[in-house]
Amino acid sequence: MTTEIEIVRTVADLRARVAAWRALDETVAMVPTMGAIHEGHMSLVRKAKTLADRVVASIFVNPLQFGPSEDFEAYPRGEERDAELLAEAGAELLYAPNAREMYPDGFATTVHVSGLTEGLCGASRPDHFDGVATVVAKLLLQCGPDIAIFGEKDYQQLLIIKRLVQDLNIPVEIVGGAIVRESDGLALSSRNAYLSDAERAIAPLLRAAIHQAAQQIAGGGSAKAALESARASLEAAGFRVDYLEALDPQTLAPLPRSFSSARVLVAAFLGETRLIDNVPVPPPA
Ligand SMILES: Nc1ncnc2c1ncn2[C@@H]1O[C@H](COP(=O)(O)OP(=O)(O)OP(=O)(O)O)[C@@H](O)[C@H]1O
Ligand SMILES: CC(C)(CO)[C@@H](O)C(=O)[O-]
Ligand code: BAL
Repeated sequence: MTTEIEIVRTVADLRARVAAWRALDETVAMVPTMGAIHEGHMSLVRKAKTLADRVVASIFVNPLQFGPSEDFEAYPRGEERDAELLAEAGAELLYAPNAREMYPDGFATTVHVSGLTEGLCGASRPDHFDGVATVVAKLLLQCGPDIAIFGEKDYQQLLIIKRLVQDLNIPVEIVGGAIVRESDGLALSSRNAYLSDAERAIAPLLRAAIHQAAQQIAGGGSAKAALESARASLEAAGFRVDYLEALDPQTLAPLPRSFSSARVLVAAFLGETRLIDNVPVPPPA
């Protein structure tokens, strides 16, 4: 049985639907995505449904956040199936604007969050987070939700968006959603579809390596040694490591000599496919 979801494509229609809910005193949560919906996105919608009366999901493959040699054209698209999965998870409305609706002729504004955007994915994907911050600011202002949910899989993105709404006084609560993984530990990602069978067999090592590093750091081992060993095992398996770091989980600053919490974050290529993942360093037992 297919569940119904309404699709709107313009800011005016989106605002009209949200205003109708508001008139009934209903709360609204938003789950922005780029489509190719999987269980990770669906978990965010399910979480949104526990936090608000109505859930708006959006699908927009945002050209501004892709570099010139990245996979904007190849990025998987399939709205009909996506809409069914979002409805199944509990979303009532799908906002799927086209690029002209989002960026009409003459569009000239860029939102730049400094600091948090500089390292990790920001260092290897120049302009990526300007594209993310610009589109997320627009999506939140277009929809006006009470809550918006983003996955911890894109951990740096989540922190940047929290900073963005605080700095711009956008009246929305940003909530993180836990990473959903395959049974072998690989974080679900639309880009997993690019992996060959041989690469897919190696891919779970990404999470295994950072999990082991996090355990070693939690056990009092040196972060430097733990990361070196994780990097060596990833490279031996055929990954090309982009970054592999243990950082402060709020500021993404380097860890001081003594710290109470940390996050291990990694990006690595398998062939042409760039995978990211992260895990918390568990508190000492
Ligand atoms: N495995 C996952 N668990 C939880 N949230 C996820 C997961 N994968 C993606 N998300 C979240 O879903 C939202 C939309 O992400 P996006 O559409 O880019 O999906 P994706 O699968 O991460 O794709 P990509 O391959 O581009 O990273 C983001 O907030 C992202 O953090
Ligand atoms: C937040 C987002 C939908 C903005 O395009 C995208 O970066 C994503 O899917 O994580
Ligand atoms: N999930 C983040 C979107 C991107 O990689 O462009």
